[in-house]
Amino acid sequence: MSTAPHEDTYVVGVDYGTLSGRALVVRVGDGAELGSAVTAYPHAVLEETLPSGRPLPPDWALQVPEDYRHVLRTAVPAALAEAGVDPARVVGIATDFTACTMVPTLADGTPLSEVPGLEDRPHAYVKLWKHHAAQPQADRINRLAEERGEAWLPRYGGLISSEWEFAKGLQLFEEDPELYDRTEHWVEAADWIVWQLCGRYVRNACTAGYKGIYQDGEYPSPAFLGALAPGFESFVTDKVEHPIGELGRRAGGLTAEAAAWTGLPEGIAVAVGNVDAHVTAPAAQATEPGQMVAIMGTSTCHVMNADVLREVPGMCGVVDGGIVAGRYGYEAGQSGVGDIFGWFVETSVPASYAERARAAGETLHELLTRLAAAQQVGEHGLVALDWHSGNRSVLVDHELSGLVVGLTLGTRPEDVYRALLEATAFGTRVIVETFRDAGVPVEEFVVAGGLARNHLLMQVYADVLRLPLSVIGSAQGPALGSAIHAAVAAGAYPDVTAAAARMGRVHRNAFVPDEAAAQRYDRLFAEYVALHDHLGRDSGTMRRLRALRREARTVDLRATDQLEGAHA
Ligand SMILES: Nc1ncnc2c1ncn2[C@@H]1O[C@H](COP(=O)(O)OP(=O)(O)O)[C@@H](O)[C@H]1O
Ligand SMILES: O=C(CO)[C@@H](O)[C@@H](O)COP(=O)(O)O
Repeated sequence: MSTAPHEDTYVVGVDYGTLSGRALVVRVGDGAELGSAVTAYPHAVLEETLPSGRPLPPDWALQVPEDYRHVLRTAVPAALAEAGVDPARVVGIATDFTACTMVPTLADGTPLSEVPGLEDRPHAYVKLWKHHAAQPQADRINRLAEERGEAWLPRYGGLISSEWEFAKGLQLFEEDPELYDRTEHWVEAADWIVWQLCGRYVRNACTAGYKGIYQDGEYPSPAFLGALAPGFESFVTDKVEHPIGELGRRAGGLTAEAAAWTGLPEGIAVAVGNVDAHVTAPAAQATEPGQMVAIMGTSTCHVMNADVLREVPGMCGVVDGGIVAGRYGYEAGQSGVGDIFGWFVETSVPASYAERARAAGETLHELLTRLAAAQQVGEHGLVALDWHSGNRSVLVDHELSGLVVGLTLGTRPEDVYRALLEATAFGTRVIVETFRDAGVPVEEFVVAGGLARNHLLMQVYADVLRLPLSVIGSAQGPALGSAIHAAVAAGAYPDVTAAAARMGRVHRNAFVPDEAAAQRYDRLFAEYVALHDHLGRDSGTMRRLRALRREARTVDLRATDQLEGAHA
């Protein structure tokens, strides 16, 4: 008897998140998830010090590239073992990564932090997406681009983020010129890991477009870069420019070394790199215009396809083929979402709550959510701003910070927790309305990511947005999205959309808006918008506070021996 196509062939998707990497073994024929494993990065995120103990300035967030290889050596074999499939039946592997996460490398891909003698140099390390110390550079890029009327600026909603490739690159150039000179490639981690797997450096179309200011086949000109900083004019030609690979294409074959790390067969397809957010849209079968996918975890990314090219103020970007080939892919985002809830739980909840949660067998998030869910809309008397990690869309300003208004001596932790959940929904509504007003309407809101498990949060979003909420049918959306790309790269499907139709899944209309709650939220949202515009656009208070903090915590970034020399 003949078997259905791909019944006994498999692919591996690996999702590189902020704190861990997750490998998933998936059946090519129907997307069944057969085994998975997660490896936490041993160094997590370096925010206070380097591994040597050397202190870092405020707003830095670095990573250690060896942690990414460690995921290949541990999570992939563990996922294969759990799946119980014969590794010889695996035909491809694909990865997705946080972005914009940047690795400075030598010509052969060796990260500078692995070059002997550079271990103690902060700028030698990977700059994680949430490294927010390049805001002064981003401000200058934005001012100059506007003055010169650079054609690419509207494709980024009028503002380039401090998180993206050029702001981070300029920071490296200005703060550690010696390391800038030694950097031969300024590589997205999404592409670096593919380079580790197949031995070839291919720059993926997604990060090049959204994070690398690559539009219509061109980067910002040498004249622009030179006007930004003398000496920076050759940044693109020297360090950034590289052949681009379309999403879902094969970047190369798995090397013998990577085959030994992972336990997978040498030579299988390795897909072009991709971003954790964008790769998730096909996994949720949401690649049609009007379907906005929100990948809600530590942060939220919003991605949506459209057939029209529009300028959406404050979006992260619009890229032709940025999500799937043949459509304009739009991206917006909120830099802090689950991170804000996590911060609150870790820093602002009394021990008595931790005891209650323990007694009830709940996490603190679950306890606070249960208590908050018992309230009427508006009962806590609070409204908050969700900018604890800055504002990515639509203000594009990482000097902004969080705020809770309405606190009294009667305010309880569950009240503030609920206000923070709501604030992130209001932040999303600002994004959705900005898209609508720019001629790119959102008709369905599709949630993927870890926060979908919080049903109060999901209902708040449905009510605040007045939109039906669909939820991806996989707990590992990005890894499934990568598996879909692996299947396409291996030739099992003609394109990503065809693979998604067989391998993706979604629960449509899992949460629907409640009109009475929506009306109450309209009133709270009006207060949110008033604060948003005053503190985000008009008042300089938050920026001045940030400047004071920087002044008080200045750290010298030069090499320790130079510092010692200077102090001697
Ligand atoms: N029940 C919950 N409700 C709301 N937030 C939660 C809950 N449990 C964990 N979190 C937050 O969710 C975030 C983790 O989301 P997740 O999607 O698992 O991670 P990542 O974004 O790294 O992939 C953390 O920031 C954590 O504070
Ligand atoms: O910015 C992007 C994608 O463009 C994300 O990689 C970044 O926000 C990190 O996402 P996570 O919160 O780790 O899922």
